[in-house]
Amino acid sequence: MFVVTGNTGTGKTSVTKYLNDFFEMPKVITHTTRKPREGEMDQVDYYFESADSFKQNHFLEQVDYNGNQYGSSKEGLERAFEKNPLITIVLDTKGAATYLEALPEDEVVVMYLTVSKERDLYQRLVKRGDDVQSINSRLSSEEFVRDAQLPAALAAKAHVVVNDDWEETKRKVDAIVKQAIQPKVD
Ligand SMILES: Nc1ncnc2c1ncn2[C@@H]1O[C@H](COP(=O)(O)OP(=O)(O)OP(=O)(O)O)[C@@H](O)[C@H]1O
Ligand SMILES: Nc1nc2c(ncn2[C@@H]2O[C@H](COP(=O)(O)O)[C@@H](O)[C@H]2O)c(=O)[nH]1
Repeated sequence: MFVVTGNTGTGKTSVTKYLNDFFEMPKVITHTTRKPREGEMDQVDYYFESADSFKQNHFLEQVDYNGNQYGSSKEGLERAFEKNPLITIVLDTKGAATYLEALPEDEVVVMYLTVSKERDLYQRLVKRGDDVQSINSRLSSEEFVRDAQLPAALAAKAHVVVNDDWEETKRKVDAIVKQAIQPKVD
């Protein structure tokens, strides 16, 4: 499982789409009570839930992020694994730490995305079409402050990918995937 984590706007969803397009890794569709952004589709980007329907799922982990609930369900994981033994999931750093702790060491690869200039994130979120109010709320949230640093729980295992230049990021991701999937020689 390729876990893609990092702060808001650092490019986690973009990297996951790349993993899907070029390595045919299905994304685990997670659940959220957040409202869809323009262009996001139910059951593709997320399972968009009400507060009540969210509770009906069988979660492996769940978090609050900037006032909304998010969670990865057993069913969501199974649907991804039905398509391919190599899968990807986008998580905040708290969720990434949970997966790293729960899964055998050789079954999980963590990529922690970051950018050199934190101020670039604002423009990236504007470019994505987020409204200014939601951007400001996100960038002043406690989750933003938390995810701006590689947490100690991930430090020993995570591949840090500085996503300043998209072409360079793709090369780094290619190298990480190839290293992870190459057969081990005893
Ligand atoms: N290297 C890059 N250079 C410039 N823009 C980028 C780069 N990588 C991604 N972006 C753009 O930045 C925006 C945010 O990217 P993305 O949605 O992948 O981030 P994210 O980490 O998934 O964010 P969130 O946690 O808020 O969902 C998108 O508009 C995306 O196209
Ligand atoms: N721990 C989990 N984190 C999740 C899950 N699904 C998404 N996320 C993370 O939440 C934030 C906000 O996402 P956004 O789509 O509103 O920008 C981001 O860090 C995601 O990676 C989940 O199931 N568990």
